[in-house]
Amino acid sequence: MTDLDAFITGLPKAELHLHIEGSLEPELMFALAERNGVSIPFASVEEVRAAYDFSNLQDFLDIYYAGANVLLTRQDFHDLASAYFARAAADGVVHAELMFDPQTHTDRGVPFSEVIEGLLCAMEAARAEHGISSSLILSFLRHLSEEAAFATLAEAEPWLDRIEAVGLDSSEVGHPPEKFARVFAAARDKGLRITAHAGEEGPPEYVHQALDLLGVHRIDHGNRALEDPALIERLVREGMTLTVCPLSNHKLCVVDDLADHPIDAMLAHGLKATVNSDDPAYFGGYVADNYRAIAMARRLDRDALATLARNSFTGSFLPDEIVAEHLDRLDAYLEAHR
Ligand SMILES: Nc1ncnc2[nH]cnc12
Ligand SMILES: [Zn+2]
Repeated sequence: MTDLDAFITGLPKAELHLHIEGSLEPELMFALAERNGVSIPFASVEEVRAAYDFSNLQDFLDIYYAGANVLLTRQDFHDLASAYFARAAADGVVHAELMFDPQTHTDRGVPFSEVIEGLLCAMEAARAEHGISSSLILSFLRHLSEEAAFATLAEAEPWLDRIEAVGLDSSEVGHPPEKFARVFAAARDKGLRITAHAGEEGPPEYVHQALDLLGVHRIDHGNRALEDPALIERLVREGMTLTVCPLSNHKLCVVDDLADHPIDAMLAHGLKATVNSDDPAYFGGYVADNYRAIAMARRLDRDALATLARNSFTGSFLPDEIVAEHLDRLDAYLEAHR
């Protein structure tokens, strides 16, 4: 391991953009398929990995939803999240905000309770075993209707004290934030925090809508905001965190080459960019792999990496006093690794 590898691995960090369904490794997909008697359209783990060659977001989503079919019981969701937390702990993650897509499961007849209880159980264990704190972001699938999103919010009612935020994901283009303005208003009224994927494939207008119509506290991805100077200025002025996902951006052709990734341009503008893994099992790496890949591709120095880690805490949904404790520990780490 190089010095930079070790520095990145040990750097205390929060992960703010992680779809728990996207952490389903092919080995676990096969094990769950067998445990649950579900057939999957692949003969081997190698064949699954070979299928992970995407030209755009939809290409990926088709495989991601197919993979999620093996998840049926609370034990499955628990095992999925436990595997993620073990990887995250090894990558220096001390806090994780997990997105989950209930509709991917409830539409197949899996009860909401199985999904969330399995995740909550793994989250509790992660605190005890790895010292990782975590929270849940219920993400609505934007290719489905407003009515379906409202029904999902209603289903979540008994667990609202254990859900931190709502999000918006899936096929972006053609499903603008405005489609969900009323659902997000209802979620805000229930005291939930708000985030949304915007500007991954969709135009800057979708980022404007996420700010104006959804009242987001942060933006997931946000790459295409860079096409709109007034929007950049606004995001900087409002201190809006962007949860950027370098390996995802490369795999989904949001950038042609990681060497062209705008992460350092974002920081130079004063945007509060963070680095995250999105769907690590599908995009070839967990959060430290994302830091390493982008550090190499854009020649980021330790100060830039420290800024990205700092932004991960300030952009989290943690209470201010806990954020301050994380920042103190980060500063102590940086002091010890000059
Ligand atoms: N990168 C992504 N964009 C939109 N929806 C997603 N669901 C899982 N990963 C996603
Ligand atoms: Zn995402």
